[in-house]
Amino acid sequence: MTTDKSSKPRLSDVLKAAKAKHRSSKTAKGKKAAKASASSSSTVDVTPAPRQRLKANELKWKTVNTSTLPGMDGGGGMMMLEELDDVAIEWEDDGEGRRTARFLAKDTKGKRKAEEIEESDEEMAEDDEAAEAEDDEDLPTFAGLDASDMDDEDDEDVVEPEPTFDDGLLPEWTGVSVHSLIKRAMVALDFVRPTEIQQRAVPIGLDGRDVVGVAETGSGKTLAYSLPILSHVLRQPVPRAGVRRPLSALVLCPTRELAIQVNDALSKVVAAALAKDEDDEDEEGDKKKPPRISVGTVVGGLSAHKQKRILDRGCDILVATPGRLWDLLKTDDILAASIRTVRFLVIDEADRMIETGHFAELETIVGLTQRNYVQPTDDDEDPVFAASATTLTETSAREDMQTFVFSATLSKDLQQNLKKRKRKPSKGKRKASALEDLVEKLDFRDAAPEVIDLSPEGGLVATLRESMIECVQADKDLYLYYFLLRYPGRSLVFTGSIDGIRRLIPLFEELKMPVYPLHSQLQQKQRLKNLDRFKSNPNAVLIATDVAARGLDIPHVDHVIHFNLPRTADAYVHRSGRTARAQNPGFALQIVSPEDRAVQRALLKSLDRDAAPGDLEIEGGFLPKLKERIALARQIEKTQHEVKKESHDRSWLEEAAEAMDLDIDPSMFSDEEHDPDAPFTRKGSKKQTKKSANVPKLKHQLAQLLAEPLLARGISARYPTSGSRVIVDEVVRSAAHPTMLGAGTAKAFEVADNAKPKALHKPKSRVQAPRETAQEKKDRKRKEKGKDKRRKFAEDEDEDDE
Ligand SMILES: Nc1ncnc2c1ncn2[C@@H]1O[C@H](COP(=O)(O)OP(=O)(O)OP(=O)(O)O)[C@@H](O)[C@H]1O
Repeated sequence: MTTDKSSKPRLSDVLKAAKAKHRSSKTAKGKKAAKASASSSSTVDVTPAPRQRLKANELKWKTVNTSTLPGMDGGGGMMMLEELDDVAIEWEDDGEGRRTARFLAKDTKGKRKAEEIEESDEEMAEDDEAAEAEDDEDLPTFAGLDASDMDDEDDEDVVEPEPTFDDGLLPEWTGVSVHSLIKRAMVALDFVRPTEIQQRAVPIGLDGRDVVGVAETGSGKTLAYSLPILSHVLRQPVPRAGVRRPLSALVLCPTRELAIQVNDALSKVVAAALAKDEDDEDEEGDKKKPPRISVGTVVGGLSAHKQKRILDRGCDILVATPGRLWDLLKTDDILAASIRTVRFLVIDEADRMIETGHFAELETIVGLTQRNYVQPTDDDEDPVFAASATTLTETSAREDMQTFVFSATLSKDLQQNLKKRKRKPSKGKRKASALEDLVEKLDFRDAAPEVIDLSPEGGLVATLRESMIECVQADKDLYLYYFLLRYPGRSLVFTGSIDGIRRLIPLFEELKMPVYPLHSQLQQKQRLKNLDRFKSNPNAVLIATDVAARGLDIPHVDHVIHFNLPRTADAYVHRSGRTARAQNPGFALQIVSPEDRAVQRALLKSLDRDAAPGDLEIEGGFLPKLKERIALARQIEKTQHEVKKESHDRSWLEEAAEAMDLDIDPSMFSDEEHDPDAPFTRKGSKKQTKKSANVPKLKHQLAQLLAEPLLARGISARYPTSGSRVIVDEVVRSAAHPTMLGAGTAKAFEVADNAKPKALHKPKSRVQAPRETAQEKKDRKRKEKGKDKRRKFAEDEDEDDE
């Protein structure tokens, strides 16, 4: 389909000029541009002469990318959209209100200025994305890519020779044909020994095979799939400057945090691989070259505009969450085509991806990589879709595409099916799970993808220790507080709901604990900030939903606490896997109330275990004081909440009344003169003031309680050298517990070693009624006969009455 170019409005230039005007009030750059645009009152041109007139149909119109994928209305209903560069516009007034546009050639100076404006327009567009509340600094890095890197246009495609590498530096990687620059990075990052999954999966990946890798949490799966990809990219010709790179790999992750983490892990290896030695020559010359490898990330919650720009420049490896990638695909056929021709497709934490509610997006994205791209039949007859279909069907998916699926938990059934390439359950068998559905949609090029299953017994890592605290539901806060004080360290607390987090955070803040929330309803910027705070404080406590359960690689998480048990064994494995990573010791605690027992039993059963973790020893002497603190903190929280809620409700009522021009009935407010049970408290009324005034008093009391030392039984704070336990030596040696005097300083995982696993509580079997004797049976029958007769008689009487 063609467009009539002579009648085309010069949209981009008009917009540029209009935006420049708007911007003039905002930015310094804008002032310059506005000056240019204000130089003639009858023109919106951004540059002055030369003014050589041009014919519209001789101009270099450029097609604007909009998606033509079925079901995506990326062009907003337009069939085609084109734009112009390097052309100015002049409007000629005919004096009767009609205006004619003229195209004028620009000089290079004008081009430079226009580019300046374009750049500034982009900045403005980013400002406009304030809804996403993101700063550029918060964006994931685009490994080494700089605008100046893209300026040279005269380089040729060349395959750089692989530098030699002394295998003696990395004996355990000998024989693995990863690129020598990657080996260099492994030395620099101190990854001198491959983990088991890396040992098994990397050579197969380098061999061009498909891999399904299942290995325990924290076992280095990210590098297991990344090293073959990075080696492949490094062995490709160095991309020419100014040319959009073909996308080599697409890595799909279930959560934003995980995608950013994978991006960081890859960027770290790339940076170490390409770091210049001191004796490397031509540093100046190298600076101007495009980056050797570029990694891009697209995730929800961060500036879509900037992410789009990264994609427009092109990158080698794209790490994405399905939701945001889908959004970008809607407006970009080139991106869709590059995904179609991708060399590597990675599904990280495959099973979780199914649960995140992005299954449809994931399915469509995965569908693009299939050899036979299938157009939905409904759209076949639509001329627009018929035309658009060519974009994708003309691009062939690669026959040598490799698919990597990695997770710490992948059902044995599914693995078996993959091995046999029998991915559909045969007829009459149970319904396929969503994951099986997805795997079926993965168009493995390999006749038999290599399934590497290194998952440990019971799904849990060997260096993990577990314990349990059994208590009533109402005491869970108390025991959590006890544990966090008793075992200082970086602790990750999992709750079952966002509401649970919203309740716990203010409570523990009152108790002056360094707690941070993490859940899906927080802004992405806040999520990343809280993660950073958690990473940087060795005693921080992150209270999270399962959004933090998968893949997050936070160094040195000492404890994972299941404040609420998860519903599935996989979730338990992934949550617990945030500690005890990379062979480090770790500890997981279950806080179990009687209401949780059934869930615990089911969980342990799915994990193939017949015993629950042993009880964590509790030093009861500390509990009364902690209980007092918790009670006071709750009271403060409750009062503050009430005051806040009342003032919120009152302002809502007042605003609504004002909007409707109504007077509020005084009986709606409770104070001394009116109904004390009225729904609202009058602002400034004694009742309200009393409530608010109470808060500082309660806070003062709590501060005093928090300042009091916590003493184990038998310890005297006043006379540390006497009492039934003497702790003065510990204090002098600085070996005493930091907050609980008299408590030991052993770590939780050391203490857990001594606890004996507990046999599972069996549900109480129903008391069986003793079997009736023959005589009893006879008597029962006789009684029932008599009852029947009496009922019959009564019914007959009722009928007569009617
Ligand atoms: N060969 C290695 N030697 C030492 N450390 C390594 C090696 N490979 C990876 N690591 C480190 O191990 C940690 C865990 O790696 P990674 O996050 O890839 O684990 P994972 O198996 O993907 O875990 P999960 O299943 O929880 O996502 C990372 O900090 C990583 O830097």
